[in-house]
Amino acid sequence: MSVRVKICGVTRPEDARAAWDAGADALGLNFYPRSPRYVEPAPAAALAKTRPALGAVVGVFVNETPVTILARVRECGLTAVQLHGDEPPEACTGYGVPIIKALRVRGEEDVERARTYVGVGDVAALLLDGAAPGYGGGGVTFDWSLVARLTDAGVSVLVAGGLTPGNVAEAVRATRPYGVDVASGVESRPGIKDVDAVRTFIRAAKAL
Ligand SMILES: O=C(O)c1ccccc1N[C@@H]1O[C@H](COP(=O)(O)O)[C@@H](O)[C@H]1O
Repeated sequence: MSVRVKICGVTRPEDARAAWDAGADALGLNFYPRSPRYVEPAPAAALAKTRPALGAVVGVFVNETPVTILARVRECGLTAVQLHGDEPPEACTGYGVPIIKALRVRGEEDVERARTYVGVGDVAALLLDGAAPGYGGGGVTFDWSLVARLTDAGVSVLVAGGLTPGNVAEAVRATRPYGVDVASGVESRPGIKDVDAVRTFIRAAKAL
């Protein structure tokens, strides 16, 4: 099966529809207020309604309260939650949907830390991101050879961080992940997707 692709930080319905049409498996809606890709709940619910029958809509949160996360899951019809902050393993449960736990990778120790989330609560996948300043969306890659350290852990891995139409095929070849995720690498400016780049990214990711 080809790799799954998540297009993250969509803010406009036309970008959402273009991403689905291009073959995206999931869209990410960003609920971190400090992100340039932040969406308010009402427009987020409208974006989520563009979801095709088999598509996933993932809410991205950074150190958010459980009450707020649960509210967004319900009012926006999220099908998964991505915890992209400093959430400990015990925080990875309780939303009634699968959880993607994101970790920023600087070196081996971060991959070892990622292992502490395997099989915990509702964690269904780990997302490995580069370690840009801030919490995410920084366009920074990490050492993809480190992904192999999770091969025996029996967990689905999403590779993210600094992916672009130009390097995603190499990332997939190098890591053989469950999926890839991109925010800044397919934009004309933060929050505004470049539809041609989205199409090229998805084609390149799924070509292998
Ligand atoms: O995109 C953001 O602004 C963002 C903010 C806070 C947490 C996560 C965020 N996005 C996630 O960051 C990674 C990598 O993004 P990029 O492709 O390097 O720009 C991606 O997984 C997004 O889901």
